[in-house]
Amino acid sequence: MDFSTQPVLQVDNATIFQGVDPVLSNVSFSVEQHEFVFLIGQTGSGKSSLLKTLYADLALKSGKVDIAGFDLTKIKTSEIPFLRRKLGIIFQDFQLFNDRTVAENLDFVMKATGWKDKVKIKERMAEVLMLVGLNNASSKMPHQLSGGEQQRVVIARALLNEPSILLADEPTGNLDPSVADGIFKLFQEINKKGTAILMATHNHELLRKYPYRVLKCEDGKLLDSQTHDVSFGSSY
Ligand SMILES: Nc1ncnc2c1ncn2[C@@H]1O[C@H](COP(=O)(O)OP(=O)(O)OP(=O)(O)O)[C@@H](O)[C@H]1O
Repeated sequence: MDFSTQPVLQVDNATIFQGVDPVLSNVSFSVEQHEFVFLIGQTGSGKSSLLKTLYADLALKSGKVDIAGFDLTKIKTSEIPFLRRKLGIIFQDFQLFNDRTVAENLDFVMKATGWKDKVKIKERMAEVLMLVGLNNASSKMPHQLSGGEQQRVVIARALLNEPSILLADEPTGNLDPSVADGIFKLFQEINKKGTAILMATHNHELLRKYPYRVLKCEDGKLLDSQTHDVSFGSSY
């Protein structure tokens, strides 16, 4: 079997819950390895809840999800760290340790995810910082970096373990438009190198400018621009 043709994410008839309340029902879609997909919808429509279910922060109680080779209906709590190693997870808030340098922030994640060889750690760190355009930032503290640079460090951190898919929840939400544009372009470069991207956004400008596939949370359902006429001209 050729695994490269398998979707990196396959959701079949899932219900997304917050506690006992269903937020989205009958959710079915898949994402291929090469795809860039926007996730949109009005505030409170379920974007974050869907992403949280995909990285097993919210339990999958109904339906089926296969992501990065993990079946979320069967995943054990002890396996969740291994799942997250195969996902890059990026939020609006940068969530760096502010009392540690960039290198120490990356080193923390690498040690926590099983990296031991000091030379390899150093090499991979340099690689991901180069990828995000921050070659000289390793000894800096987060507060010595701009918001856009901090988000680049977060992206570098998410790339450390070569994830098959990046899940990004409003990654440009806290940034000036021009800085946000640079971050978005970085996501595009990462995607072109073969990492799938599912990005929740409220940014109308991005949707107008880049005609990627759109998934839209609306009235408790998930609409897919591949199969539905998804409007994003008005409020979402
Ligand atoms: N921790 C929580 N506990 C209970 N209900 C929650 C929790 N977080 C979100 N909800 C509810 O789940 C629903 C979906 O919220 P969610 O955060 O997924 O929406 P969203 O589309 O990501 O919104 P936004 O664009 O504002 O980030 C909302 O009704 C919200 O009130």
